[in-house]
Amino acid sequence: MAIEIRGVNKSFGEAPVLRDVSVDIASGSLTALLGPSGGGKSTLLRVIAGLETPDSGKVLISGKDATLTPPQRRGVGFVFQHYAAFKHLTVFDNVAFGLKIRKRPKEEIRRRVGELLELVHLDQFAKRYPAQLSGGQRQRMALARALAVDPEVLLLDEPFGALDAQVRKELRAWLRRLHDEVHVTTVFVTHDQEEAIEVADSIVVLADGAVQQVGAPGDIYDNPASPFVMRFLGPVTEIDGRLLRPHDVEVSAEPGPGTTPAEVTRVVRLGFEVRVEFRIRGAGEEDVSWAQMTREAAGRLAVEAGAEVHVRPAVEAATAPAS
Ligand SMILES: Nc1ncnc2c1ncn2[C@@H]1O[C@H](COP(=O)(O)OP(=O)(O)OP(=O)(O)O)[C@@H](O)[C@H]1O
Repeated sequence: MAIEIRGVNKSFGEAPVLRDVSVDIASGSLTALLGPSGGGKSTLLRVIAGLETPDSGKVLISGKDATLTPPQRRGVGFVFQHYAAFKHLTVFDNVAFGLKIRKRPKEEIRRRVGELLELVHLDQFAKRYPAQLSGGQRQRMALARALAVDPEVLLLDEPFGALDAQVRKELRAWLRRLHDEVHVTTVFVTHDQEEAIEVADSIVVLADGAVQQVGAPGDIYDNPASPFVMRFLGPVTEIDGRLLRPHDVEVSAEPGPGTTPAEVTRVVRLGFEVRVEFRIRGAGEEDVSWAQMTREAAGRLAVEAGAEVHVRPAVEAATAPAS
């Protein structure tokens, strides 16, 4: 189910929270709404769900104007960061809930819930109660419950936000695999750029209530539309007033075309990665830039703190003005 958001504006009181937001979400895609806290991500997701009505603009679902359609008639499944499970119902009955209120036949419910629990790897836990599950298992149950009624669109608001880093990582990979199996159009909110890059087909960067850039993860990372997007998507450093990715900084012992002399201030070895920190000649004490390189490249360069080096952006490097 494709989703089109057309010129949506939304304010709470005087404060504009969404400003002329237009986004196309392709049918069957896995899209991340990425941006800093307060940027309007949850509000946009709630507008898609029908839990908020825009002040102006439209939401089209599958080409039809759904702006005023109530949430229960939009065919959306919703999962929140803190999923409110029914504590007194088993995992099976939690997942079956939506089917039961739709009065589906018992046999169909048994089969469908069985399939879903298998899909989210909870088939062993059907008889447990939510309190007997880990946080990650509870979120998987929430996803199974949202999928039970065959939504055409799945909306996830920081679904793994409350979990610890290791479990988050596992669930990311799992969400990607699940999506590859089920192909339901999915939109998830995250403020974590690594999560968006790793999981999504398409990223919508939202800040200050406005769309900053839309594209495939690699595209946005390599061709950021603004210094803001560049900084938000990954590490940046500065050479001669330009921002660039630290892995796009070339460091050599000898001067060459377009190089700038610099002094190495520190070399940090982080296993496979080595960070070479340097100060451009003539720059202030605090103005330290850095290059990221492999252990092999650092070995060939063989420099330590105090050495003079010559730096320049790699030929293919994406750069943006620093201010
Ligand atoms: N119901 C509401 N009433 C008043 N203000 C609201 C309401 N919902 C959201 N806001 C405000 O709208 C702005 C955007 O909120 P929103 O939750 O959409 O941002 P977000 O990007 O999802 O942020 P976060 O990552 O912190 O959840 C915030 O300043 C928030 O305080």
